[in-house]
Amino acid sequence: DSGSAKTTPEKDDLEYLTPVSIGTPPQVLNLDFDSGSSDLWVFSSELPQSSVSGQSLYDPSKSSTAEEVQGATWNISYGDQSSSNGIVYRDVVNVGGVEFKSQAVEIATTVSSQFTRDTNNDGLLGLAFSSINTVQPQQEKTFFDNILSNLDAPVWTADLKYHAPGTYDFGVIDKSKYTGDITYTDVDQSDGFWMFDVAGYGFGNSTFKAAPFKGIADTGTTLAMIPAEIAGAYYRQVKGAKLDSQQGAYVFPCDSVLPDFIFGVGNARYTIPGKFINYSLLDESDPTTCFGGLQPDMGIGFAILGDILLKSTFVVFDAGTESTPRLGFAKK
Ligand SMILES: CC[C@H](C)[C@H](NC(=O)[C@H](C)NC(=O)[C@@H](CCSC)NC[C@@H](N)Cc1ccccc1)C(=O)O
Repeated sequence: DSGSAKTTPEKDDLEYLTPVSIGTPPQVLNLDFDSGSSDLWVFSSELPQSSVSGQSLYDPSKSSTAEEVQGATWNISYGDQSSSNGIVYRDVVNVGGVEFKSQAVEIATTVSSQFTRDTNNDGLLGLAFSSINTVQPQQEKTFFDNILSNLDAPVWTADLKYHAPGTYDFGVIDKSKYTGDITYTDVDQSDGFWMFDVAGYGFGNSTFKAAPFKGIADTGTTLAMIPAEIAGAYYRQVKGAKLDSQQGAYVFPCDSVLPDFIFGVGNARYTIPGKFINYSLLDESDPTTCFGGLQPDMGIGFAILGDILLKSTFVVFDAGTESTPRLGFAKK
């Protein structure tokens, strides 16, 4: 079994949304595939109308294959202080042609305001490790874990693009989507994330520094949150850049030329083009001040390598067979 689903960026590549069919007859919702969490949850008919602003809703009562998981609940919080919770159904879920007949579909009865405001995002499809799924009393598996034994290869891949649609593939590594070799690196799944060692970094006219740091590959995070001293050194190369204390983030004049950022995986080196790092306006009302795609991590002990970094490469999330899970990176 293998499949491919097109994923489309919201404005400024804030998130990438992918159509997912749930139930019988299929109800199609656009979900944020998130390798930084492990719950598949959706906006639902059980939400108060005040929490919904244009999102598509999954209604289990309209699906002949939906079955409630009696007594099961879920409750998740995210790094940006957003959250959601609710109850659990099992139903048929189809992503890009790959189907699992009894996937736990966590329906929201409460969502925080960030999700209500995110009008095109109908929910999340978690692709981190099932060990951090929040369903109680009986933890549920991610879609990837459920389909793994049926896949031609134990992998899913992310080909995210700058201001353009890309694809998430399951069970296949599509050679047409990358160039050169894939460099693999071991994953430490003990926190439930796709955590790996970044071998080092470089930018502008400074040479590559082999100063390794840990990070998680997080398709559900927009920016790349890197160690504060590295972010500081990078923005010192940008005339007029400053740390906006209110935002806790680096901003700079929109006409700044931003250096490319090089990161290492093993012996390989990958480039995030400076134009990706000139992320967006800080505020629609001020066309002169822009917001950086590289920002300091919140000192949680590891970097969060989100879409700004991931979209510059082709990424293989490999569950491994007998070996440990690993991440593969390739140029494209
Ligand atoms: C505050 C909560 C902390 C961060 C922690 N939660 C997590 O780590 C959760 C699973 N993952 C996340 O909060 C982050 C990774 C943070 S590293 C600790 N990834 C998922 C996030 N991008 C999903 C998202 C997508 C769109 C809008 C908002 C949020 C916990 O439950 O303890």
